[in-house]
Amino acid sequence: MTATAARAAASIEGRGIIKTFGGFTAVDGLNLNIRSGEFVSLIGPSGCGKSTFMLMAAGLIPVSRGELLVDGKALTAPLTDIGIVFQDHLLLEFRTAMENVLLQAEIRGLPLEPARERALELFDKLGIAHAADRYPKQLSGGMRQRVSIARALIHNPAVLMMDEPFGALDAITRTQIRHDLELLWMEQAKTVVFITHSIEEAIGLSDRVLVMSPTPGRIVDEIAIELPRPRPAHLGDYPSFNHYADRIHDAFRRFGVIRY
Ligand SMILES: Nc1ncnc2c1ncn2[C@@H]1O[C@H](COP(=O)(O)OP(=O)(O)OP(=O)(O)O)[C@@H](O)[C@H]1O
Repeated sequence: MTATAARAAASIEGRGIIKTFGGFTAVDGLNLNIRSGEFVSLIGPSGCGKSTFMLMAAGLIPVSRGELLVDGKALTAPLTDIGIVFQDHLLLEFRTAMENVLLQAEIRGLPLEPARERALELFDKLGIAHAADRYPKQLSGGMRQRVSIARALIHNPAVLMMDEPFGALDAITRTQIRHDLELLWMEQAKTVVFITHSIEEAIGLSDRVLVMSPTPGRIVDEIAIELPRPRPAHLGDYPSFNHYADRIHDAFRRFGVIRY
């Protein structure tokens, strides 16, 4: 695959997905339909199977039962038209920010000059153009995550999966990086699967929030977020923000995840 051959986005459909590890059921009958170009968050208590779902949807681990379809085709191998960002930046300490991003292009056999140009463009949009030649230890946590995002997008993938990407960042950095990611997504229109524990982050970023039950994970509510974009730093400016947040809290109360 080359960067230019990548599609703009892809749909992801899960039908009755069950995942067991030995005798333990981690995910129990997940049905979902993520539209091409949609930004969808999965929110749920720790251990409910969010990361497990993401790994299955990326084709990195098999489903035990059920079916995953990407653009209507059964997923039988790791998805290559994808970028993934984890909570840990996973940058190589001995490569600069630019070299870390270009590694993805090198591994994929993409021409390096266009990749470097695209990396510079992504760095610029992510506010780290000045840091391209710095090593990870010379970057703040937020900057490292911005480099990880650039690395995930350098090959222009159809799907971006993010597993608690901002979980280790402070609240102020999180608010800004959320906005920068939203602008990038609005411009590039990729399908995004975003895993978070943050109700504010889920509502602030998503077209749709899927709320999961405690283990074994199932989807127990699905909330379409109809707020204009780009969304403000202070989401409470919108009365409907509280309505959405209440709905998520209610779901967690029903399952005893929140008890007050
Ligand atoms: N390879 C594995 N072998 C055995 N159990 C596993 C394995 N991977 C995940 N699990 C279990 O499956 C359940 C779901 O894990 P998962 O990491 O998907 O949850 P999560 O919702 O992403 O949690 P968190 O929010 O804490 O990251 C957990 O109980 C976990 O211990």
